[in-house]
Amino acid sequence: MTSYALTVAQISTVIVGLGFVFITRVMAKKESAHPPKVPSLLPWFGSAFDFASGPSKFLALCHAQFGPVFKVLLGGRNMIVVTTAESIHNALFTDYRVLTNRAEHYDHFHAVCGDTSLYPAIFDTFSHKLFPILDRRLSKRAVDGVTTDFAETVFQRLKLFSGEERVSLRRSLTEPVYVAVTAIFLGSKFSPDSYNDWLAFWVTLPIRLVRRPFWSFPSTRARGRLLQHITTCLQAANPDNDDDKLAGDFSKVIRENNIPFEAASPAVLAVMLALHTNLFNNLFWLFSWLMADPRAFSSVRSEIDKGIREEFGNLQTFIAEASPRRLDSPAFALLNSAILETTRLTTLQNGVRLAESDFQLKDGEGTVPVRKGEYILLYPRPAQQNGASYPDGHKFVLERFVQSQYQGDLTPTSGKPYFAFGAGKHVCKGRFLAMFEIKVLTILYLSLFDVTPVPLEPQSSGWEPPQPSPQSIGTMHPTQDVFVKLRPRVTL
Ligand code: HEM
Repeated sequence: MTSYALTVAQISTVIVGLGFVFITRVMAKKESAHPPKVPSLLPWFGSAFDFASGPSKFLALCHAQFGPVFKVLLGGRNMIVVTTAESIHNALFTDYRVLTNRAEHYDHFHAVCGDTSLYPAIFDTFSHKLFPILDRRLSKRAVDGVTTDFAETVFQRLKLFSGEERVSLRRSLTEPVYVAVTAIFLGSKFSPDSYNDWLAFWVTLPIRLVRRPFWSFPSTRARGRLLQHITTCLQAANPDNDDDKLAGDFSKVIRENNIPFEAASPAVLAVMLALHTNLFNNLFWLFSWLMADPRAFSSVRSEIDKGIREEFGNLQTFIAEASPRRLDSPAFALLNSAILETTRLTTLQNGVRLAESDFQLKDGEGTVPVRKGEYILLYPRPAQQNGASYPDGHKFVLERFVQSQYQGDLTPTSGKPYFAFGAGKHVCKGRFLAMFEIKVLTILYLSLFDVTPVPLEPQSSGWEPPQPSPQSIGTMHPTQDVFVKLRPRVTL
């Protein structure tokens, strides 16, 4: 009897035990099934090598295989990749104390200077004291106040390329803008000669960001000279001097917080990355796609010629009076659409957030469980090219963002999946400045020159833009430069 009772007890225990294992397994499976996890054999590294060798290709493959939300291990970080408009929007508007962008800024800082020991103090000063200055000075209302000499400087630099048989498209687009806009940030001591160092440093950025260990020695030396130059500019900047504009404000905050200028300069270089990187890539692709489509090219140029005539009278007045407010006009609606369309297509990934506590991220009817310590990678490319929102979503369609009634340069994107400038608390601080920079450069370039691409090899059919680099991160980088012939249209 006792042995019979024991057997029943033992069997019951085994059944309960098996039931428990079964339930916990099912629950664990349920938990890990959403979001699905990208398998990898390597502990800690996970898929880091695949990601580093081609971030966009890797994410596109995972998206096709695992769907709109998936989890991937990248060098010790558990990343939840979100791709739908709703999940990206909800992540961007989640309380910034729950989802912080601290890790992203850290990555940029690390890409600029490997030594991150001073990072926490610098991060707090930059994000709580310097970014609010950018918010204020570059807001839609105030940005006119920092751009007074911008068009004149761009014009003077562009003139230097006139009549050349074979000009680098990248240099002719970005050098004038680099000089004009960096002067706003670094003030009266800024030297235009720093462009070559900037370029040498900038081309290594994608591999620095994915922490590939070997980058070229010239780029490291260029970075050293840039940091030295930034330090000199900040030390000399005077908030009471009109020419020092933002540099004066920056310098004052850095002094007040007892940060040595040498220690602050890498963080300022990181802000310069935000200032130039996406802008330069967008300028390059805007011109490449316009040159590949002669109809689009001549429509934009006709609008520019007419806009200058009707809004400013002539090019000289445009150069003297162009301001963000005046260029946000229906007279340049097609150019505005071309810029928005370019930013829509060039966006790859735009932002990483770190979860400071467990929470549920809403996505459609369901939610994505996010644990403290996990990261969210925002990958809006699939949503920004989705045919349901954007017919022919992979193509450059010049008129896509022309509205029947013009309501302001960024409004045509509202209500559509469009995150090219981010959103929420960390929305791009330079978005109004960026729109103005691209407009001024394009208006002047197309007013001053007839532009003809010079093919590297004789081609039988029409001209094709280069391929985007597989290493691109953030926005599409080109694999190679393009060369153009610039014939003056007006007497310079
Ligand atoms: C076409 C040009 C540009 C594009 C496409 C672009 C895009 C973006 C995006 C997507 C973000 C948000 C990243 C995130 O959510 O983590 C961002 C942030 C930022 N952008 Fe831009 N940007 C451009 C130009 C500029 C310019 C001209 C400035 C000049 C100051 C600038 C300054 C910043 C800063 C400081 C942030 C960080 C904001 C924060 O963390 O709170 N950007 N940008």
